[in-house]
Amino acid sequence: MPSLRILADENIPHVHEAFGTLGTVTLTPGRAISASDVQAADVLLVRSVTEVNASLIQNHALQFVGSATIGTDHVNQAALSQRGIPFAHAPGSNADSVADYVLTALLHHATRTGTDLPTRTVGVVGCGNTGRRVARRCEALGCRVLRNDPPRAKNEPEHADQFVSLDTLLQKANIISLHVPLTTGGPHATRHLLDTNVVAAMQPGTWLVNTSRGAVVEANAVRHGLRDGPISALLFDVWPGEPAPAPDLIRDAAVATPHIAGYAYDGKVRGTHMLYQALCDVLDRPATWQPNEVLAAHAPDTWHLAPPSARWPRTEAWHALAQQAYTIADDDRRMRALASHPPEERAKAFADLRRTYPIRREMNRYAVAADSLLAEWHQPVSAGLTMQLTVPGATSSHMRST
Ligand SMILES: NC(=O)c1ccc[n+]([C@@H]2O[C@H](COP(=O)([O-])OP(=O)(O)OC[C@H]3O[C@@H](n4cnc5c(N)ncnc54)[C@H](O)[C@@H]3O)[C@@H](O)[C@H]2O)c1
Ligand SMILES: O=C(O)[C@H](O)[C@H](O)COP(=O)(O)O
Repeated sequence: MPSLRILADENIPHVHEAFGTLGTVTLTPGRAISASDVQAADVLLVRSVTEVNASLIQNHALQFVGSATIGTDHVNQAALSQRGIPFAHAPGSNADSVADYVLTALLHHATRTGTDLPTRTVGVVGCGNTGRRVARRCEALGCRVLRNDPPRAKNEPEHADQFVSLDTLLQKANIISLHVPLTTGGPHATRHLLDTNVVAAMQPGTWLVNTSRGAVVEANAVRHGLRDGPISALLFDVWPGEPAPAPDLIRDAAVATPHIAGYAYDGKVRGTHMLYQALCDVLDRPATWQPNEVLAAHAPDTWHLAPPSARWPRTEAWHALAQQAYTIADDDRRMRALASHPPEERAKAFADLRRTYPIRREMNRYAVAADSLLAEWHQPVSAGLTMQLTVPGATSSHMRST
């Protein structure tokens, strides 16, 4: 079999190790991939910043397109199927990473504002791979959770009573977390789902969390909702106008990060592996590359975190624990610096923050030494933050305090 010419976004981790046995891998910045680059490729591997449309894929040799992402709004799948080009993406790959992010962002903001998180009602809009994890974790921490997902409510009548309408969610929730795909057509289109009317129907003091796509919210609606309306905090990882988000939104957000909610190393590597397996299936070749080695190289399987004092209020204690695994304040600080840049520099700085993102591990990689923990911590820590508890006395010599 002739060697494949594989063109890949330079930000797909371990692409050489995974795909090198299948062909010659060329790396390139995702935003710069052009039709003439694709002309010289048999396989195209992208991330969310490459618009895969009919003009990009004019090349008749193209045998496979893969996106190492959950979202697919950057890919014209109809154009690919018209041309008979197989497409794969990575559903669920970084869903745990996003759920870790949302819980950490909520605990961070709750701690800063002196809010006891379990007193809040969380409305989860979109309950697929990511939203359902966020919902379960918030429930485990003691929050009341309302789920909204009209496509699932319709397609899964046996579960319809688990879901509420968007109107009901808006009437009852005081935290809203968005987990929908960006779609522009059909009965459940999500582009500008949060427009002026929806924002006006929110409860006073609502925290709005967006880790889905920037265009799911209408920028002016949330801007006015924050200044003169019911929104009291924006916790934004994705932004209208990426890669150059508006400086006022960055400054006014309570948590601001550069589209990295899904960037835990485990999730990114899982994305590479899922594309590799999909290409091997298309080529009918055995999949020989396993990510275990690269995952092990970057950290011991489980890190042990010191528990904070059990006398602390619960939200602060959970926050102290969560931020030992993921210090969201560091991402927030780096992102905030972008607000003073002119648009072109801001876009470059945004891309650079993403390209050089430090290694972060999913929370399920961490264990909490239980020696001094109260029993009541067990459920929230293990189910809410997905950290394991270790047996008393068994781990104290491995304790790692960060
Ligand atoms: N910030 C990040 O780093 C990051 C990481 C991963 C995913 N994402 C984004 O999050 C999105 C969701 O991810 P996922 O893994 O949960 O996807 P998913 O496909 O598993 O779930 C999406 C859910 O949204 C529901 N939905 C669709 N339209 C809706 C509507 N109008 N109202 C309510 N629900 C609706 C679907 O029925 C589905 O259950 C992705 O499409 C992607 O754009 C962002
Ligand atoms: O859809 C996804 O999986 C995420 O939004 C993904 O983490 C985006 O990262 P990017 O592809 O832009 O590097």
